[in-house]
Amino acid sequence: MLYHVAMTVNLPADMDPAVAAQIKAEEKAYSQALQKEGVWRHIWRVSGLYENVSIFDCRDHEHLHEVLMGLPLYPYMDISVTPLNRHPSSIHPGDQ
Ligand SMILES: O=C(O)C[C@H]1C=CC(=O)O1
Repeated sequence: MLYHVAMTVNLPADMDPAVAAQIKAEEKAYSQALQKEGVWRHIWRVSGLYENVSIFDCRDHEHLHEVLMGLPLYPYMDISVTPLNRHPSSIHPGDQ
């Protein structure tokens, strides 16, 4: 199942920069491992914002929930999820 996920990161302004750097490094490794597995299909930066738009390919809602709850930046994120169906006009057979 495909999901459109928008994530906005709100790190506290007074967070120790070394702690922030560590969490961001953990987040990058977590994200890249999921991209290699094909679970995190796309990630795009929203221009000018500390926000991304992503497409996840998960088995079901529970799987997506586990993936999102495992994000190292999860405690500092606002996340919105939109489940996606294949569009009948799509010419891309992989869009499912
Ligand atoms: O930078 C972000 O958008 C937040 C997060 C998502 C993946 C990653 O590496 O960081």
